[in-house]
Amino acid sequence: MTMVLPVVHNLPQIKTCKPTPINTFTGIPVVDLSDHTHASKNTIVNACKEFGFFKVINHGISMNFLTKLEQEIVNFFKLPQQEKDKWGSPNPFGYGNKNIGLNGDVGWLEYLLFSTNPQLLSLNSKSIIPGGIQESLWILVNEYVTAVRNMACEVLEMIADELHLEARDKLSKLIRDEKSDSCFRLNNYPPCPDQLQETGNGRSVIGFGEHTDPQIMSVLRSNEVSGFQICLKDGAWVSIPPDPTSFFLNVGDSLQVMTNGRFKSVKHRVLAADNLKSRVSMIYFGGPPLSEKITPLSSIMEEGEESLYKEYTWSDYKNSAYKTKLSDNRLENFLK
Ligand SMILES: C=C1C[C@]23C[C@@]1(O)CC[C@H]2[C@@]12CC[C@H](O)[C@@](C)(C(=O)O1)[C@H]2[C@@H]3C(=O)O
Ligand SMILES: O=C(O)CCC(=O)C(=O)O
Ligand SMILES: [Fe+2]
Repeated sequence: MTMVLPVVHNLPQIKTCKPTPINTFTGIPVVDLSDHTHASKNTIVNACKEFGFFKVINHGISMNFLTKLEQEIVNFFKLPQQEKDKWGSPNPFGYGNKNIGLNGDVGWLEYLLFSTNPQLLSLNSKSIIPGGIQESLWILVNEYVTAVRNMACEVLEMIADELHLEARDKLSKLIRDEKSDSCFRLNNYPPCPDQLQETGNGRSVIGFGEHTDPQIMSVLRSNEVSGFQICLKDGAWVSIPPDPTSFFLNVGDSLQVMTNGRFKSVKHRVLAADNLKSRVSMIYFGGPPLSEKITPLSSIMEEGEESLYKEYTWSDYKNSAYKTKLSDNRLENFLK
């Protein structure tokens, strides 16, 4: 007789040396966005080189608005399964449950993945008309995407100043472009039964497996439930304490290439919630137009310095990236 195991046993797990507390990292650079001094721009650039990751405070997005949006998201994920399934399976946009992408990755989460450009937010053909998903959620998501896109642009302009690029909007214009190929993701990580019953077997269930983000810059916001980790330069995985009042920004593969490897596209992952509450996160991924050539910025190249990467467009990269598994090194195919 074959025994049917609960679905969680089929999910990837990693060794975490539990029950020893997970390595919490308190050294993440913090950028005050109300401060546009040279020092602040320098903090961003150094953070992009050292970690590919930093925290943003004083960003001007009201906590009241964030709480309202989070409540709408929680309400969406509380809908009966058959209601949510109406927006799946993601291809790549729509509602997904445990399956991530199309190449066999799984995690302990459910999510909604949207395509976004400055004009249009869409989930899939069924919901291009606002009202396709609950209208209240739709309206708030649109407002949120506009706000975080502006935040990402502001940061990219501070980077351009600090790197002395020929134009302040050299990077930001790529994600402001009406053809910008950006996306937005709402993730819900319910409490994981195995994590809650953890008896010290030294393993954690994976919520979202390790990966780098393909785009230019990602902006993450979550509730107070932990689980998010980044990989430091020495290969150590560290936990980032959640902060619902702040945003976490990370460098994506495209910005790594545009800086010829100076900025690091940070490897990150999420461990399933070992909490009675779900982790709820939202991530905006700012990407360039499909036809954009992704190549090192000529003004930062030293004399005689050669590109580490082959010439390619964002469309070439995407075609290749969407055939890969989460943990694959997607830039490998484009190394010279
Ligand atoms: C396994 C995959 C999921 C992903 C597409 C891919 O084939 C490889 C990149 C993955 C990723 C990671 C960051 C973002 O969450 C995402 C939306 C993206 O742009 O690249 C996901 C893709 C996805 O979930 O479809
Ligand atoms: O949900 C999170 O906290 C992070 C998820 C993530 O890295 C992603 O969706 O690319
Ligand atoms: Fe990510």
